[in-house]
Amino acid sequence: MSDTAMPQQAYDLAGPKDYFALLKPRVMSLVIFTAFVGMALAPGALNPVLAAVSLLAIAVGAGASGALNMWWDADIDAVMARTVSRPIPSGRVPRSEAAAFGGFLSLLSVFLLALASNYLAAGLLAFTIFFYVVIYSMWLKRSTPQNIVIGGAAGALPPVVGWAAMSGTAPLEAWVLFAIIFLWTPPHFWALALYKRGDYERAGVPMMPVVKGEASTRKQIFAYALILAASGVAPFFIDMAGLFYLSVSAVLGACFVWLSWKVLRADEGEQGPAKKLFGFSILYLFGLFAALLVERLASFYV
Ligand code: HEM
Ligand SMILES: CC(C)=CCC/C(C)=C/CC/C(C)=C/COP(=O)(O)OP(=O)(O)O
Repeated sequence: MSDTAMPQQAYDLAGPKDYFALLKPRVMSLVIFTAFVGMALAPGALNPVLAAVSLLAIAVGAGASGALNMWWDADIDAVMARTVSRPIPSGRVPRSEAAAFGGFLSLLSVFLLALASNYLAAGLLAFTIFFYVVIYSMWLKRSTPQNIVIGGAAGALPPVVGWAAMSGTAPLEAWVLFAIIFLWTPPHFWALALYKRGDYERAGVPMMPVVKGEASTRKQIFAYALILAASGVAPFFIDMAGLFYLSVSAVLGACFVWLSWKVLRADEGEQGPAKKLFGFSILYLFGLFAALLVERLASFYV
């Protein structure tokens, strides 16, 4: 998208809060938490200061990718009610500055991670940023209703990055965490897309409910919920987690399937069940990763 496509603005009101908003702090806080859990579960002992710097680098990289996404998607954000007051469409930050800010922080985060941990982690971080910005934002988002299924790989990689930062490896266990987030992303996002469908229609973004309709989206949400609930308990069966995790993940998985069932059974246009599922999806992912973390911390004391 070119700068000329955006309305001319008087860019004199930008403050630190606007640059912070470019980092998508609310979404990225959970992303950073999953990376932290990946670090906590990995074997190996990285110096605590280097571990803290590594987590900071991942956080900066995640935020930077959000800024680059907002730079590229400024035209879409300007027509969606949910995003119209973001720093670029509201005219507080020029697009070129958001690009420079996101680009600079991306490079900084990858170099910082290479210095603090290892090249595998830095390479994975660079790939994650590339995947979200180039593969998802610049390509898939505007071209296919499978955009967030494939693009979801970017959001699923942070625990693998964290694991690699701590241990220099990316074994099966790290990829199980990846798989859980990967399978979680479609029901997480499509629940929201069901009640924000008008936004995406106006913006011409081919999200699933826009292209295939509500009924098909609801069925797909339910199918993903079943596979997600099954994969959510997988860490127990590969000896990565214990009975506490098994209980938490089984309960959370059952709730996820129940709420997705309500979405499936909802009437055309009924938004309540989808709103509940979207809210719960965040609690689900947080709860699952928190349970893994609690078990890991408890293992130091028991
Ligand atoms: C391609 C993948 C994803 C897509 C398309 C997506 C999409 C969205 C959208 C559109 C929102 C609403 C944001 C807003 O209100 O402005 C949202 C909220 C949220 N997402 Fe995702 N998401 C994805 C992956 C993730 C991942 C991987 C995580 C964390 C691990 C995550 C965590 C959250 C959280 C915590 C919120 C709530 C933010 C708030 O309360 O403002 N999302 N997501
Ligand atoms: C370490 C690292 C680089 C992490 C990145 C993780 C990542 C890719 C998270 C994606 C989450 C997200 C904000 C998706 C929004 O999709 P959207 O851009 O279509 O949503 P929008 O309409 O709110 O902009």
